[in-house]
Amino acid sequence: MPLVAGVDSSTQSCKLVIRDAESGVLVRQGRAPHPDGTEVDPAAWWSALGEAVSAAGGLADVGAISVAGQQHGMVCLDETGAVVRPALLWNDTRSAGAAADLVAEAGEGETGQRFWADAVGVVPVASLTVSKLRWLARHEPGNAARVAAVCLPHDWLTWRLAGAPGLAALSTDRSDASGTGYWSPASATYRRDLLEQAFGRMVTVPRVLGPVESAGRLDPAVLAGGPELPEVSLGPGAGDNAAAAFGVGAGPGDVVVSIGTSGTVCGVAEQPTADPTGIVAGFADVTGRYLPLVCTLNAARVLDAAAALLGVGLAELADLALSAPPGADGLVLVPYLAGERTPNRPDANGAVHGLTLRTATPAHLARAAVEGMLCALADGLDALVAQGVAVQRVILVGGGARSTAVRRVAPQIFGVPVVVPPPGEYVADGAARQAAWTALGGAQPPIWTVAAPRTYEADPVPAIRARYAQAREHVIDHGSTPAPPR
Ligand SMILES: Nc1ncnc2c1ncn2[C@@H]1O[C@H](COP(=O)(O)OP(=O)(O)O)[C@@H](O)[C@H]1O
Ligand SMILES: O=C(CO)[C@@H](O)[C@H](O)COP(=O)(O)O
Repeated sequence: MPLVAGVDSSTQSCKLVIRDAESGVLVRQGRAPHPDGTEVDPAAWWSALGEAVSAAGGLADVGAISVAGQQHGMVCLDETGAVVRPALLWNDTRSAGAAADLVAEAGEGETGQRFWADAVGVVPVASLTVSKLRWLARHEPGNAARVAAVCLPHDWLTWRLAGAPGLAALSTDRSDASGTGYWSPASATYRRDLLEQAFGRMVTVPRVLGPVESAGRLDPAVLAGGPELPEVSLGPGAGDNAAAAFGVGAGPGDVVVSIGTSGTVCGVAEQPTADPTGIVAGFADVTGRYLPLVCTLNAARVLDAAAALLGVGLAELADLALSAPPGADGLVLVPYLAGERTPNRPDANGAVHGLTLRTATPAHLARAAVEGMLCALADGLDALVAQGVAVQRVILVGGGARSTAVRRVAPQIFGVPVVVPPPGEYVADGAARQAAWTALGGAQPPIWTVAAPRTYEADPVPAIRARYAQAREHVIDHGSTPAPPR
C-alpha cells in the first residue's frame, strides 16, 4: 500500500491530500473552490472533487481514499439516484422554525429538549438534517414526494466514487450519522421513528459503517484517467470535525478549535454526551469513541467581513488587531453576521458596542472582530467543560488559524495554551489517515508524525469575556418588528 488520499469537501472548497500510508508523509495535494451560498447543487462538489484530484496529479498510484465533508447537509435522492433539489447546507437557517417545531412536539420547554438529547445526543437546530427534512416536507411537498433516500455530502461523494451503484449501496460513518438527528451515538442505531415523524414517512438512509469498514471500491470509470487506475478501496469517510480531530491526533485534554466557515470546539470522549440545553452536540468520532462539539455559524468569515469593511487584506487586519490593546478599550463586536446557531439565534444580526471617539478606529474594530469571534468560541469551550470534557490545551486549526492575531489573542481568551500545527489541511489529513487504517487494518490507526506545532501562551484577560458577555444579548433579530415610535 504505497499511498492514500484524503478529501475535505468543506463549505468553501474541496481539498485533497495524498500521503504515504505508513509514515503519513505528504506527497502531493490539490484543491478547488465550491460555490457560495447555503444551498448548493451536489454536482458542484463532484466537479470540485474531480478538479482537486487533477490538481493533485491523479490517483494512479493511490491504494485507498476516504472522503470527509461538511456535516448535516441534506442531499435528497429520487428512486433513480438523481438529486431532487440543491442540498441545504448546515449553515442554511430557513429550517429554524422546523427545528423548534420538532422540539415542541416532543414536549414543552426543557422536556422536549431533554427528549431529543437522550434520544440522539442532539437537540434540533436549523443545521441538523432532521430539521431540514421537516422543512422540505412542509414547504416543498412536490420535492418531498420524490425523495427516496437522504444522505450527507460525504456519503454522496463516496457513493459517486463507487459509481453510484444504487440507493441500497449508500453508506455513512458514525461521526456524520450522529449529526443527522435521527441516529443515536449511544445505541448505534437509527431512530427511524424520529425521521418518520419529521418527514412524514420513512426513506432509505445510508448503512452506518464502523471505523475501519470499507465503503467499497472506486469505480475507475468515474474519474478522468480512470481506466488506468488500479484497485482503490474507499474508506468510510467522516464528518469534517471528526476527521480534523483524527488528523491532529487529539487525545485526552486536547480540545480542537476549528476556525473555518463554522467555528467549532470539540474533544474526544469515552462516553456519549446528552446536553439538554442543546449547546453541546453529542456527536461520535471516527475511532469508535465520541466527539462532544459546539458549533457557531460565524468564524473565519467574520474576519473576511471585517477586512472588507476596513478595506484591508487579512494580514493587515491581523496587524491592525494586534496594534490595539486587549479588550479594544471596550469596543465589542458580537459576530452573529450569518444568524447564529450557538446560542440558538438563527435570526440574529451582528452588533458593535462601545463606540466612542477613542474606539472608532480601524485597529479597535479589527481587534473587536477577532475577540468577538473567539469569545463566542470560548463560550463553547465552557459548555464543553460543563459536559465533563477535560481541557489542558487548545489545538487550533482551519483557515482562520493562519491569522497571527487569532493565534496571539486566542490564549488570552481561552485561558489555556493554544497549540497551532503548521498550516495544513487537517480534515483531509484525517480522512487520509482513515483511508490508511481501513486499508492496512489493525486494531489501532497508523501513527503518523504531525509536524512540530507552535505553542502560543498568554495571561488570560477575563475582562474581554466579561465585556462580551454584557454585549452578546444586545442584538436585534431581523425577524422581529421594531417597537413603534412613542
Ligand atoms: N491568514 C488568514 N487570516 C484569516 N483568515 C484566513 C486566512 N487564510 C485563510 N483564511 C480564511 O479561512 C477561511 C477558509 O477556511 P477553511 O477552514 O478552509 O473553511 P471551510 O472548511 O469552512 O471551507 C476563509 O474564510 C479564509 O478567508
Ligand atoms: O455544522 C458543522 C458542525 O456541526 C460545521 O462544522 C460543518 O461541518 C461545516 O464545517 P466547515 O466547512 O466550516 O469546516
